[in-house]
Amino acid sequence: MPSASEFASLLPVIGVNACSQTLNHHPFFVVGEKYVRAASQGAEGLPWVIPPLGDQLPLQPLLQHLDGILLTGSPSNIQPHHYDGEPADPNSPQDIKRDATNLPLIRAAIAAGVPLLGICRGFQEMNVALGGSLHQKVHELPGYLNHRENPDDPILEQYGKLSHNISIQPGGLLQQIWPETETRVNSLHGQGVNRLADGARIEALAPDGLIEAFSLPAAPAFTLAVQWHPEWQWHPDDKVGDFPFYRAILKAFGAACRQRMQQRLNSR
Ligand SMILES: N[C@@H](CCC(=O)NCCCC(=O)O)C(=O)O
Repeated sequence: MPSASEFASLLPVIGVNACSQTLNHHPFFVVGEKYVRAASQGAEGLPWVIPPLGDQLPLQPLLQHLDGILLTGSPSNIQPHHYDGEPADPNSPQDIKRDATNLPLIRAAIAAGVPLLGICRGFQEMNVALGGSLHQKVHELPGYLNHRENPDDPILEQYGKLSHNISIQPGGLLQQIWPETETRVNSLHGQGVNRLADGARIEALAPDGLIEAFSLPAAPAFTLAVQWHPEWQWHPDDKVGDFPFYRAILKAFGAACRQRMQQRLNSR
């Protein structure tokens, strides 16, 4: 078993899932740099990119090496058949390989006690993986805000804008991380939670009542899903923005990953 000083020199291994894309007619696996940096520098872990290999990905051997998983955002949408949804808009971007990988990965990770932080599409995947459902076009629903980014805005504005308030629900994990009753977040999503998965606890709500964050209190490890993008400009030295709320989320996730690492190494 490593000594305390040896632990201090170790880094928790944090999985960051990739998406599948076709580039120059060839299939690729791709992952956004900001997610890898959020895992590496924000959560202070050793990033491990998880390829969307579907049922070819050996989940249990993988989970034995992981101390946490950061589930990334993506412009693609989860196929509605995974949650009894209406057929998708044929123009809606999909990632079948990612769906086939992440949904079983989420269930296996929770059962194995691997901490999870789901971001945007990752948030939606956690809800669907556990039996929840999604609104496919929130902006078309009466009474709901348009939660999408303005594609005409520059990227720094799309992600740097604090688009709407969230009310942080009292007594939950998110309020432990950020002891406030409300704050503001960026918003870059067209889909959202319709039916929340059984056993999930609402952690934050948008002004229109849309669920913006949830946790799984009964899960053996830290499990937080957020609809916004805390991987954006969380770093205090970022020249353009500095979002301490986002930083607090990444640090809390990182602490849970380090705790898992200690448990994993102690059990060897
Ligand atoms: N497609 C879903 C999820 C939206 C999402 O994850 N946006 C971020 C995409 C780019 C990035 O990774 O930052 C929806 O529209 O709700």
